[in-house]
Amino acid sequence: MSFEIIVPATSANLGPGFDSIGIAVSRYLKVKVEASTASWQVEHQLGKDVPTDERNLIVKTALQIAPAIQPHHLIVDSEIPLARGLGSSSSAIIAGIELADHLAELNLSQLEKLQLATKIEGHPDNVAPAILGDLTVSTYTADQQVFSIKGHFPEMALMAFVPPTELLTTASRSVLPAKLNFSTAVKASSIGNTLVAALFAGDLKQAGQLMEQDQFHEQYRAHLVPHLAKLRTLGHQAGAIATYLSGAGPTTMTVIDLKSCQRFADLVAASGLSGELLQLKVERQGVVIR
Ligand SMILES: Nc1ncnc2c1ncn2[C@@H]1O[C@H](COP(=O)(O)OP(=O)(O)OP(=O)(O)O)[C@@H](O)[C@H]1O
Ligand SMILES: N[C@@H](CCO)C(=O)O
Repeated sequence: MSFEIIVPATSANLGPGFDSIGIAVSRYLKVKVEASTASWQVEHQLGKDVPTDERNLIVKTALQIAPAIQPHHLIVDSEIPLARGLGSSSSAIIAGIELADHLAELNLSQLEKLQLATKIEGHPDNVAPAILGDLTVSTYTADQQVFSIKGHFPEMALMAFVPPTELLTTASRSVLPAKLNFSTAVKASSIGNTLVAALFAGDLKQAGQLMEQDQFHEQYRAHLVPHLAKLRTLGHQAGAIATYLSGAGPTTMTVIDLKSCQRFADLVAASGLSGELLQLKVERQGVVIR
């Protein structure tokens, strides 16, 4: 009996919410699970570097959780660009967990799925909104407990600027400092804490100002994503509330009123920056099986 798994893309960090805050957005990974086969067959248009057999991240994840499941023919349709900071690998991991859960009839709870996904990914800021939907604020404690709170992100347009070049999460994390001094850590976390409070209070103005005051990662990654500063300036010119580095990049995300999207798009087009501008919105629900 075939079924389909639909997982939203996600945008993580929102500036100072590094490895903690994330939102689900309106692009999707869809996995149609067709007939059982002698060996795993993964049909996709993601390019030659993404495997079509049991090495594919979706299947690898499923077999990690339920090694005895029968191989199937999977038809993957993804509109989430790879290695661009929109949670493509997280979406694949979650699709794998759902595949294992369904085929092995594990009846995993949402928290069990979140624990499994976070353990595989290493941080909850993409997998939590992909599972729960909307805005999530999460932490992954030293004893590998995941805590995640779902909130309502304000009704705004999200303009994702997607450069043509990949930036692997591993490469983007390799330039981050191993430690921060105490006073910097206190300042950086207070900005993140206040951002969360502003988001939950619906105070868009202060939330936007705080999204642009990250002290954990953006400054260290600036040389990898030189377009971030330019897009932030263009966002201000168009009346956006904030522009931040989406996940590990290179995509940037501009939070803006729907009525100002065209103005922003015109400024980006005139800037000569090369990349695709996607107009997205928050996806209020997480992964769906149908
Ligand atoms: N839909 C997918 N199906 C199978 N494998 C995937 C998929 N998306 C990502 N991957 C695997 O994850 C690798 C990229 O992981 P990485 O975290 O660097 O990028 P990403 O997850 O696409 O970007 P980000 O997490 O920053 O949004 C790809 O090279 C591929 O092996
Ligand atoms: N918080 C992670 C997100 C990765 O998608 C990072 O910035 O490296």
